[in-house]
Amino acid sequence: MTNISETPILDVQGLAKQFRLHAQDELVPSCSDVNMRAFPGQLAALTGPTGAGKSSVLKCIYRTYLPSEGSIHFRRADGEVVDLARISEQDMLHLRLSELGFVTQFLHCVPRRPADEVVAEPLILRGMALADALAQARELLRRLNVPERLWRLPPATFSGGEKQRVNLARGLIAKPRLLLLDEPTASLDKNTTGQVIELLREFKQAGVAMVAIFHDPELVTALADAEYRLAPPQSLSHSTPAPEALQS
Ligand SMILES: Nc1ncnc2c1ncn2[C@@H]1O[C@H](COP(=O)(O)OP(=O)(O)OP(=O)(O)O)[C@@H](O)[C@H]1O
Repeated sequence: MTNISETPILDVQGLAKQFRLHAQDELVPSCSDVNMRAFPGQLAALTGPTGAGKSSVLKCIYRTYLPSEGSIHFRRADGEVVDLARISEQDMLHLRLSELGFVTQFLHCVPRRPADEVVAEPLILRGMALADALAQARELLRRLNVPERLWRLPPATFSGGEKQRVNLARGLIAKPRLLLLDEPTASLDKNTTGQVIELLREFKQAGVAMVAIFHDPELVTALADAEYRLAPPQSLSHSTPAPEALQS
């Protein structure tokens, strides 16, 4: 019998992303030759120096960036394996709604919507009744130490740490099968960071697979089951051959 934890939910092979800077006629690499896997109930940490391409890897998995090379095999809930580097935009949007989550450092949301509705939205989009979704959102906001007086206010004027907690709650509420975390505790105090660690441990127990970038090495020690250290990508030569190269 196959042990479920030995079957990866995510298998990234030879992933690379380059950006073409048209003004300079140059290719800028943002990550190269990345190989990593993520398993249900485990957290894989992406580490490495600044500019090594950690955020770019998460953005490629979530298809905010379209990868230039490599494959990103994802095992869906129905057991089928799809390549996130190649599936259609529509299939990707569907997966984002149902199976993938991405918590970044920044909260992007519709203005003038109260915090509890911002958090509840992923559940509402999945068809949950508004009252039930709001109840779960408020429970999560309480756990993440967001003061009750803020729940019915739009987060636009919240402090950085308050916005971060609303953002985390929104990313965590739907318990995606694969959760991507880009420095989710960057502007949180020690107490709230402790709550986040506890929540992420619960997620692991519930079988959620995670790929995370943490600012703080203590979080890697506390939560990671595997660490993938990225080296900065090698810069690429000009996309247009130099005249002397053309002559030879
Ligand atoms: N949209 C983009 N256009 C051009 N270059 C980009 C883009 N996104 C990332 N890069 C470049 O790719 C490289 C890797 O960036 P990335 O943010 O992925 O690194 P990182 O390891 O997450 O860095 P940090 O730890 O500082 O957040 C950087 O040199 C960056 O300038």
